[in-house]
Amino acid sequence: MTSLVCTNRSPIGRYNSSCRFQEIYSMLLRTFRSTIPAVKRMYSQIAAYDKYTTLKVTAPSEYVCHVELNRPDSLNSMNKQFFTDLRQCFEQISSDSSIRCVMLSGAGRFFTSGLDLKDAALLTSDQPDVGRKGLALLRGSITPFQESISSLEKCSKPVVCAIHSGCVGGGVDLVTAGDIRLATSDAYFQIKEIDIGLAADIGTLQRFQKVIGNDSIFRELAYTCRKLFADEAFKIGLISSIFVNKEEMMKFALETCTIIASKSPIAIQTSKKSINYSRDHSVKEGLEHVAAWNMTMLQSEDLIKAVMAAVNKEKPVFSKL
Ligand SMILES: CCC/C=C/C=C/C(=O)SCCNC(=O)CCNC(=O)[C@H](O)C(C)(C)COP(=O)(O)OP(=O)(O)OC[C@H]1O[C@@H](n2cnc3c(N)ncnc32)[C@H](O)[C@@H]1OP(=O)(O)O
Repeated sequence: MTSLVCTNRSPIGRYNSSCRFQEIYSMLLRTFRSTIPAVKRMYSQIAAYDKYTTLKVTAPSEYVCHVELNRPDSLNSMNKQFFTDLRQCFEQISSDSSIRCVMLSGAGRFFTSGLDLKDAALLTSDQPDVGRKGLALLRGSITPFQESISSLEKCSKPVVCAIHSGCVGGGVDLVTAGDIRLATSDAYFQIKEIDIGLAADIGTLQRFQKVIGNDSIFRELAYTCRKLFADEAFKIGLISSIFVNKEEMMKFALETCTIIASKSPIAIQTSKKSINYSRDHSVKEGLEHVAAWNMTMLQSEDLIKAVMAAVNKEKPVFSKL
């Protein structure tokens, strides 16, 4: 049996190579043993997200989850399954205590080409009567698709959208329901619904104008369906940063998510709730809302930990939420 105790020192006091090997081996073993529970934890939890066939969900760092739109062959177009997956996935993330921030991106050469124009099940109904047809559409597509997109906004964790190449139609609905938008310099956004003969009905017409705060540009983009390129998207406030390529953008997105994930989950989640509420209410109502929340949240251990860490110039560690 090989002894792990090294006794064969050379005459000049240095370990010989087999001894060095044993030391390195033991060190690696120790590191591996201490890391493996964290890694196992991270990946076993993410395995619960394997069921989503149109999304790929991974854990790039502690408390950060990466959701990738994953139908690259059709440029991540949105079929019925996608809308179901998206909603269930974000509802799961919202109550998953191992996740504090979400990074959203698209696999392949395009972020998303919007509604799947080849999915016949999307906007059709076999009902003969117009009233029944209408209600079937409402119940089977419009309402569930609205709820699917809104699941990003309702998700208790911030969602950082990293957009490359093109973001068309339903893609604009999707990213305007997120918290932060980043884009590559070649990216464009297109409110394309009118071009396919419909009024956008799953979020763009409600959120876009609130994001950019410029009603005239918003209406121009919606009525003309013209492409809005990254530089202009930055100028009008749709995105907060532009990157030379996807790799750089993903690096920044992960850094941003990691910073968010290191902060008090109580403070982050209450802030998201308050920001969303305040967007749709008066200042007075917003203040009342956050006051009601903070009556409880100010009593959290997170506040004491964060204050103590700031005073002692240490990094606070917050328990799961
Ligand atoms: C209640 C409903 C609420 C939702 C409403 C949402 C509405 C919308 O999203 S409106 C916008 C709909 N989308 C479009 O109009 C875009 C259609 N696609 C394109 O114009 C082009 O594909 C695009 C400019 C995005 C990219 O062109 P490119 O030449 O670079 O690629 P393609 O060869 O066209 O595409 C590659 C393969 O992907 C398929 N594909 C692309 N987009 C869609 C789509 N939206 N739906 C289904 N399939 C799509 C395309 O057919 C190619 O497939 P294949 O020929 O099999 O290789």
